[in-house]
Amino acid sequence: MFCIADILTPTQLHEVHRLLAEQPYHTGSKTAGWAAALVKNNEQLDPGARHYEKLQQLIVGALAANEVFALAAMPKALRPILFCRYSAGMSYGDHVDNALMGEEPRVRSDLSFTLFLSSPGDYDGGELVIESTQGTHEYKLEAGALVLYPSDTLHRVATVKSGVRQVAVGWVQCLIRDPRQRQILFDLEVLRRQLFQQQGKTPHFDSLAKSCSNLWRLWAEP
Ligand SMILES: O=C(O)CCC(=O)C(=O)O
Ligand SMILES: [Fe+2]
Repeated sequence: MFCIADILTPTQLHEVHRLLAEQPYHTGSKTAGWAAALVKNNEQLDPGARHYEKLQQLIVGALAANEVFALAAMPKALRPILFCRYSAGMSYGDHVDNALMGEEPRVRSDLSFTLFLSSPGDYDGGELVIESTQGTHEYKLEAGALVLYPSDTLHRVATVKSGVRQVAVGWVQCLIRDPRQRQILFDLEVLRRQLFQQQGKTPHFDSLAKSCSNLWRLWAEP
C-alpha cells in the first residue's frame, strides 16, 4: 500500500473540476462485475461526456510524469480512468476488483488506485477501507493525492454521510507481476539513485546498476 501526495497540482485539480462540472454521469454499477454490482452505489462520468478524453489525458499525463508512481507501480498497461462521484448515502460495499479487465488484449489488474479529487473537508464518511493480511486500513487523502493498493484485496468505500466525494480510480498491470520482486526492485532503484546523488557514477554505482538491470531482465513481462 502506497500513498503518493501531489499527483495533481492545484492548477490541474482546478482544471479537472472545471471539466467535470455539469457533465453527464450514470450509475456506476455498469462497470462492475456481477457480484460487485450488487454493492456498488455510486455514479460515474459517462465515457461519451464531452471532456472525457481531455480528462483521461490529464490524469494519465500526471501519472506518467510522477517518478514515485512509475517506480511503485511499474506500469505495463493502464485501464481507462473512471471518474466516480459519491453523494450523501452512496457507498461501495466489500468487493474484489475483476482480475481481467476490458477487451482483448485484456489488462490484468495487479494494482488499483484511487486519486482523491475532493478535499477531506468536502464530505463526511467515504473512507476507502482496505482489508489486508496486516489489518484494515482506511484512506481519506488530500485532494490530488493517490493511494495505490494490491488489486487482490477486499475493499470498500464507506457511506458518504454528507457532501460529495469525487475520485478518479484506475488499475495497473505491472511490468513485474510478483509484489516481492517489485519491492526488491523498488528498494534497489531507490538505492541506485541515492548512490548516484551522493557519489556520482562510481564503479560501485555501475556494479549496482548492472544488477538492477539484470533483475529487470530476469523478471519483467514487457
Ligand atoms: O472509490 C474508490 O475509492 C474505490 C472504488 C473501487 O473500489 C472500485 O471502483 O473498484
Ligand atoms: Fe474496487
